[in-house]
Amino acid sequence: MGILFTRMFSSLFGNREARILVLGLDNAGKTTILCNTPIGFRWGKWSRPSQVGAPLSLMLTIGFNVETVQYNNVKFQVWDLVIYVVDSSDTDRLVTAKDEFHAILEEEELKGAVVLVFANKQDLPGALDDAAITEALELHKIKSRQWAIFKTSAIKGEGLFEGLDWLSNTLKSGGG
Ligand SMILES: Nc1nc2c(ncn2[C@@H]2O[C@H](COP(=O)(O)OP(=O)(O)OP(=O)(O)O)[C@@H](O)[C@H]2O)c(=O)[nH]1
Ligand SMILES: [Mg+2]
Repeated sequence: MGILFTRMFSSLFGNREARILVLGLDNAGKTTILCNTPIGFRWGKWSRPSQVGAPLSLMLTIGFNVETVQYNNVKFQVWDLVIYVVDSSDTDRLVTAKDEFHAILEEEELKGAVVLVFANKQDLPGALDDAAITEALELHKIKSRQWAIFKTSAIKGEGLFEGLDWLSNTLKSGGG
């Protein structure tokens, strides 16, 4: 994730800002991903409005250019994008990850959001691949919303750019 990455990223998104919510169970790799991408972000807490105190350590949000971020909190009416991070090696909690994921998508303020799933921790032995995570999360049940899944290793910085590139193209083509 050097300067080249940042430049490529900036040219993809221009100066556009998007409201991104990065969610996932605790330990999924959210912080690591955000630290390894040139997305300017602010930390915040987000609970599903309809179920405050859900078992998620969710977070965050952002603009693509940190300089332009003016928000003092993360309470928005709507979100453009949701990045859902899954620890692909944490097979014991995939059902929980799936249940939370689908509950999140029911939220009114995420209704129009494009969804990007990161099947993270691909470097760990026993990590399930993107096809297996797609099945475990029942991604094919998603209706009338654009989504994609990418294999990532946040620690190695792998797969993150590909996912963000997809997001960029999706936004440009009018999704979200
Ligand atoms: N092997 C491996 N470890 C990872 C990867 N991504 C994150 N980790 C590790 O997993 C642990 C949790 O990562 P975080 O980024 O803190 O996870 P988080 O989703 O922010 O967790 P919470 O803040 O508790 O919700 C840390 O020890 C990371 O170093 C990855 O791709 N591969
Ligand atoms: Mg974190």
